Amino acid sequence: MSAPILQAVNVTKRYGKFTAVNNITLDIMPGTVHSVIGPNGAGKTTLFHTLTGTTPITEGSIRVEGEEVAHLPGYKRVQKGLARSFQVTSLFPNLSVRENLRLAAQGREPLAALNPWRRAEQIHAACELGDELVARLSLQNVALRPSAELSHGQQRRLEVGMAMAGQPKVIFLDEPTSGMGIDDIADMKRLIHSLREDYTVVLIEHNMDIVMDISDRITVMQLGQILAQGKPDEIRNDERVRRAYLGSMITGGRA
Ligand SMILES: Nc1ncnc2c1ncn2[C@@H]1O[C@H](COP(=O)(O)OP(=O)(O)OP(=O)(O)O)[C@@H](O)[C@H]1O
Repeated sequence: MSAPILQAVNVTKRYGKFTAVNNITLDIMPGTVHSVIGPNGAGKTTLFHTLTGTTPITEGSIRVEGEEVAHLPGYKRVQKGLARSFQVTSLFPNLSVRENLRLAAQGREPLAALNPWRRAEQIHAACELGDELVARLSLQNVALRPSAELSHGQQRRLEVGMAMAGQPKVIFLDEPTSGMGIDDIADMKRLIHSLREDYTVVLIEHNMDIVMDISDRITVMQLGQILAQGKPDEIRNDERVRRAYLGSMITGGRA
């Protein structure tokens, strides 16, 4: 069995006297979609912030491939292979889809960009990767359009592509389908499911159909703690989880 790519060990995050994340221990395995679910205020986003380095932890340890990163700020964790998909606001609205992706791919090696001898080669590689991603995101029809002109669903796929362009090991997605219509949700679901061929995905998602269909493993949080962990079927049939969600949300009428 392979080793975890990302580990949280006894991670606690306090805001003053309030404990938002309470002694969480979690293994994220490579090549999986690992979802974090739980009622509002359970601590999911705070856990994401602590893993990606947006927020320092109060106690505990965070390891990427066994290496301690808890003391590193967010940008240094990006260099270790952790990438967060940012919101629509992080897109360059006047640049085309293709240019957005090429720029994100170039940002992968900022120092190499300063080396005049490497520049042409590097730009060529970034262009190739950008074009590959346009196809993978199913954005060929709008590749030359400014990103501001895309639909909401297309923009959200492009955000995921911007994270992919950095060729990270782990991609964090925080509610990637929020505000989407049914067709866009289906496209995003396919995209996330396909990501695990090349990356590891950590996903916060409120849409239980998506979570149950594409997750390899699910962590359920409640009141800052882990309530249950397991495969989708195990979570769906877990009595504690049913109670936490008042029965209906997890089962989605299927059980
Ligand atoms: N900067 C902060 N200062 C104080 N309390 C905070 C801060 N950030 C989050 N919290 C509190 O921590 C708790 C967990 O919040 P968090 O946003 O992590 O939950 P969540 O599970 O992501 O919820 P949702 O599904 O509604 O987004 C909440 O009670 C929230 O009010």
